Amino acid sequence: MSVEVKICGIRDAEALDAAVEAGADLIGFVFFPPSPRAVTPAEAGALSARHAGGPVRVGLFVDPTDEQLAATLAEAPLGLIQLHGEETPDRAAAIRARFGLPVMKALGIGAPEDLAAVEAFAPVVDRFLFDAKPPPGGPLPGGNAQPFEWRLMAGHAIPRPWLLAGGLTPGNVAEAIRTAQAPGVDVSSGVERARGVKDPALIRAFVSSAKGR
Ligand SMILES: O=C(O)c1ccccc1NCC(=O)[C@H](O)[C@H](O)COP(=O)(O)O
Repeated sequence: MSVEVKICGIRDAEALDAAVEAGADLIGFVFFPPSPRAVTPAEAGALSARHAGGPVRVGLFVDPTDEQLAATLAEAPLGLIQLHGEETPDRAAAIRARFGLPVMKALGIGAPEDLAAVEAFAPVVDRFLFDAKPPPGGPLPGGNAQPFEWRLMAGHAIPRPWLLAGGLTPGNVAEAIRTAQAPGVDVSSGVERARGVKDPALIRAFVSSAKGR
């Protein structure tokens, strides 16, 4: 089966078009204002309208309130909510129930024991995203171009579809997929020409390498 690819932090039409045309399966919009990749709900809604019925639109949130989620969904149709903060299993379950959308929980992995959280979240989320832990005191909980030890994922039976993230690039993604035995991948920094600025050529190269084309 083809590896799923998510291109995260899309902010402009050129990058979105490149991702869709290259065959990305999921597109991420960052709704976290401190991020250089942040978009407003209206901007995400306008971008989304370019490719009706295209890839799954993922809204990335960090410890969102119900008010933020409701206001975002009013302007930007989303197919999946990504939770990239300190959300608990109870909070993930409440968001899933209240907004009626599938939820993907991001977990930072730095050691084998970090995978223990999967058990608590699995009953209440639809997907996982495994990322590097953010640098201590850094401004962003994700999107830091930091890889983690891919071999920590190998051989684990994760009971939900999952994406590998953290420091992936067109040059390393094929090896990362093999080493982690990942069914899907997610990228942000590795397809940027400058922080927060996506590069269509890198997006095409990434999707192509990930999907083994
Ligand atoms: O990308 C951001 O700016 C961001 C901000 C706050 C929370 C999460 C964020 N990104 C999460 C993602 O899904 C990234 O694609 C993932 O962390 C991988 O990023 P990178 O290592 O830059 O490819």
